Amino acid sequence: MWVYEEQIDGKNLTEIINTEHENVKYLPNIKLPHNLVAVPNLREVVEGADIVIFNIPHQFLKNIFKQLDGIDFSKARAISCLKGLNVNKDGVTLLSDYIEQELGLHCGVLSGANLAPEVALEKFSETTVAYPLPKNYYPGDVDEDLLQILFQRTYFHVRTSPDTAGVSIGGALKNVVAIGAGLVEGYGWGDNAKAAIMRRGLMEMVRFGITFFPDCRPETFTVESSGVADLITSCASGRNVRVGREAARTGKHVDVVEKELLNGQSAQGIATMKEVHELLTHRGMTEDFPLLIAIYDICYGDLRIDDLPKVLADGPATQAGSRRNSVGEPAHQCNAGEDAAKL
Ligand SMILES: NC(=O)C1=CN([C@@H]2O[C@H](COP(=O)(O)OP(=O)(O)OC[C@H]3O[C@@H](n4cnc5c(N)ncnc54)[C@H](O)[C@@H]3O)[C@@H](O)[C@H]2O)C=CC1
Ligand SMILES: O=C(CO)COP(=O)(O)O
Repeated sequence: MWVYEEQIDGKNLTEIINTEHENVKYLPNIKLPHNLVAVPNLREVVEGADIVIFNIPHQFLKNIFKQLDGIDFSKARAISCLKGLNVNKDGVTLLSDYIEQELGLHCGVLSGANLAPEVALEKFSETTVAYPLPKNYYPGDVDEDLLQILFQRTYFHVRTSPDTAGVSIGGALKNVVAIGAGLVEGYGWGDNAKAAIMRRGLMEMVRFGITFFPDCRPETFTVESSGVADLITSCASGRNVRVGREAARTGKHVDVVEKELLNGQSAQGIATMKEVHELLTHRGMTEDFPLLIAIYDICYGDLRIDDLPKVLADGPATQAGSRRNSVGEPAHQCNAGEDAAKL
């Protein structure tokens, strides 16, 4: 396993992991299996691998691509456990597609209600894997059945889904919604307010999916662990909700709270809210996503938390959204709850 090298009390983190079998910085107090070897050289780990599993905050991906430049990945396959999106002014791509485009490495996704400290302690979790077959599929190649076997444990149950976009967007946007849930909690409102944020957040997650990804299935957000289950667990006790809560409680900026609270870990919702804000602003679609925009405006603009009820009352309240074509014209109305009920 590649580990980004850092010095902890004058020692290399990889050395500590390999001798003490513990990642003392990022997963303290959890004993790691002895056959897990931490290697600081990325190319050494990845070259010749059959399956590459990506698990780093998405802001580091570009630098990873540079380090992997020139490796022939035509026979390798990958799974991305990253929760984020690749957004630029031209649009949005899934991180699994971004990995494939940049490295020529065919990539699926794994995402679910999977708080790392609980998974590490082998407490029961479910997850969702979406793995489209590659164009150059060959008999005996990796497929979703093999991936299910690879990741499945008695305490970690893997469901498969054909909806790579829905699985990916659930994981990315729930981080932003969780910051919103933390903001209202830290402000002193109760579980009713938090549930309202989660409901509106779920609607906007579905709306985002079907707006930007034609194949995205609304039911993925309500049926899969990568959808509503991850939203619930993240809004209960993830890092994003903690950052939002602390920012509202202390009045500190989310960037400051992230540094002070997380000891080098990140709240991915911070990066994602900025990226999504940029995309929606550029596309003139901010009014379609009032909650996602309001969370950004509270963190980076001058919107106040107690403005939220008014902002949300003015926005679209119940419909998950409309499927739009590339010029933003609605093509098909859809309601996440109704679609899920048809299953
Ligand atoms: N921690 C969790 O409970 C879960 C995290 N995820 C997702 O997995 C991805 C990774 O999250 P975490 O492991 O929690 O990371 P994290 O947010 O705890 O960040 C720390 C990780 O970043 C690495 N890192 C630090 N500086 C780096 C650099 N300059 N270049 C490359 N790597 C660097 C560290 O070695 C460490 O592995 C994210 O997309 C996250 O949303 C998904 C499910 C659960
Ligand atoms: O993705 C996660 C749980 O499924 C982790 O959430 P946080 O990044 O908010 O801790």
